[in-house]
Amino acid sequence: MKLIIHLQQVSRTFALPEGTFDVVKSVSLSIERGAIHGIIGASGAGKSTLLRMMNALEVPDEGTVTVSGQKLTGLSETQLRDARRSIGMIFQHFNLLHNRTVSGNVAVSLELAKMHKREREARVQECLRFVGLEDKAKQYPSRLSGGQKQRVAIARALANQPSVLLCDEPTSSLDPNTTSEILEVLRHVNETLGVTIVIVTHEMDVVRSICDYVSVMENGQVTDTFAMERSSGVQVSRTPLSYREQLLGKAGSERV
Ligand SMILES: Nc1ncnc2c1ncn2[C@@H]1O[C@H](COP(=O)(O)OP(=O)(O)OP(=O)(O)O)[C@@H](O)[C@H]1O
Repeated sequence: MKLIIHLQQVSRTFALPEGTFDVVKSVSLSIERGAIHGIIGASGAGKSTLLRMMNALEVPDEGTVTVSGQKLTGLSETQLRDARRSIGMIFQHFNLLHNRTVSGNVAVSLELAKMHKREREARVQECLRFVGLEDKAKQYPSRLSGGQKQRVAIARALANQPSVLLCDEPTSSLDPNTTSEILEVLRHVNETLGVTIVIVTHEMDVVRSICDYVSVMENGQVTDTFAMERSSGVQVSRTPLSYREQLLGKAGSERV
């Protein structure tokens, strides 16, 4: 098994007026290269904080983060900027720049990397074609639907040809049909470009439809990690079940 991301005993504590709060508590987690790996758990479990450690948007107080063989913990700001080029990220609320067109948004990281204009324009077009939005290049984000905005965000994340795509609740603002469309795009990214995807979600259906592996987070700790069996169907529980039981359809549940 080839690992692309390795978190080793990472911890993060936030200082709050009422005292300290341990958001991530000594978590060790490995992500397999080429996989789609979900992180599921209740609100406040620490999922986003853990994900943000994978591109050093959040720096652990303790422990190490290694991505593509490079230890992110301990890098200088310049070295981090370089390392982040191979790690794309998308968010629940898309985080697009509203004063830039769709192609302007996709071009941002290429401009920062000082890519030549002609090459940049070709790359932007290629990324927009990949997500099916070539015809929206000159539009502004405010004219787009939620699903289209998330496609632009995916195109922007792909511009630098990343090896990893981090997704923080990418479908939580979208309706079920649009959610399926975006999950299809993510699957396409994974299968055709070989990009490893880590996806934080609280939606069990997201995990069921695209994840190869899933880790469960509770109170700042990863309490379970397991491989998904594809097409496990919709489950109805009679008694409270663990995430593993609900996702894999073990004892105490029935198919509908
Ligand atoms: N910079 C910060 N300062 C203080 N507290 C923070 C900070 N970032 C996150 N937290 C707190 O840490 C807890 C865990 O946050 P995190 O966003 O990682 O959880 P989550 O599992 O992703 O939950 P959600 O699904 O609600 O985003 C939350 O209670 C949040 O308020």
